[in-house]
Amino acid sequence: MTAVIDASAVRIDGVSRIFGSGSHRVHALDNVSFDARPGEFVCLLGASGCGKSTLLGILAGIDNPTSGTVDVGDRQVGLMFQDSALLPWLTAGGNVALPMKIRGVPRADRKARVEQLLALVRLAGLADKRPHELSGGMRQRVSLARAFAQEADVLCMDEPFGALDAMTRDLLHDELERIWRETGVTILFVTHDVREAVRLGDRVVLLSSRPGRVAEIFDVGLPRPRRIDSPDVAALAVAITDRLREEVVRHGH
Ligand SMILES: Nc1ncnc2c1ncn2[C@@H]1O[C@H](COP(=O)(O)OP(=O)(O)OP(=O)(O)O)[C@@H](O)[C@H]1O
Repeated sequence: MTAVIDASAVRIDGVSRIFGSGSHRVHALDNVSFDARPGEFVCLLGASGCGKSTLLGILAGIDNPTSGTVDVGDRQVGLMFQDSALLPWLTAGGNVALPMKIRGVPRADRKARVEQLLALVRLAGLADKRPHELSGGMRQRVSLARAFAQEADVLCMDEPFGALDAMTRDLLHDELERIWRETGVTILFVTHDVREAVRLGDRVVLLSSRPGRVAEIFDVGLPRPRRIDSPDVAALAVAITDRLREEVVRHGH
């Protein structure tokens, strides 16, 4: 693996992924290239099936590209999913501690860090609650704390707020933006919600469907903090939606 140059935390270069063969062959990604600077918030936007999850899997090292390269240097890559995926038999604190336990962090250090992380997502004092005792939004906050417990330099988030109501999602956007600024982590955030992408991203990478290709990269350039319902966010979201629609029409799905 070649080292990434300092200007990039993540470099994706000509990545293609083909699943299966013969009549079962699926061309999921085709020659996808873009990069993310250290501390950048990049949103990946595209219609269903454009290969967003495949790309995150490759970035996280769960899957390999058929061709092309992904270079994160010696950076740690963490993952967070749409479903909070908390282990129901563990407390909120136990779930947050899990990535640290796996890394071999001593018990006393884990406990202090869990408290810190739960405070970061505004769940201080709730470490002993079990997932079923928490609301959907609170579970997703625990999941967010667990994602940060991975101490990743690059965090890949796969539609993390997709299943939440608009109000909870709005609050979590604020939380995520605050934590992102405080930690300086590089974020790759998958969504199919155009406004969410514009609300959060420094840049929005628009992917076309089957095979997934980079259709266009938008610099958001709006001052932060942003509101999802602000006229600026709405105007850029309309322009990106028009572009996305062109892609969907062009490819027939
Ligand atoms: N392991 C696999 N074997 C075969 N085909 C796969 C596999 N994983 C993904 N695919 C196919 O690759 C394409 C891209 O899938 P992927 O899940 O990456 O898309 P996505 O953009 O994340 O979709 P969604 O927004 O619906 O979650 C789809 O056609 C999917 O069926």
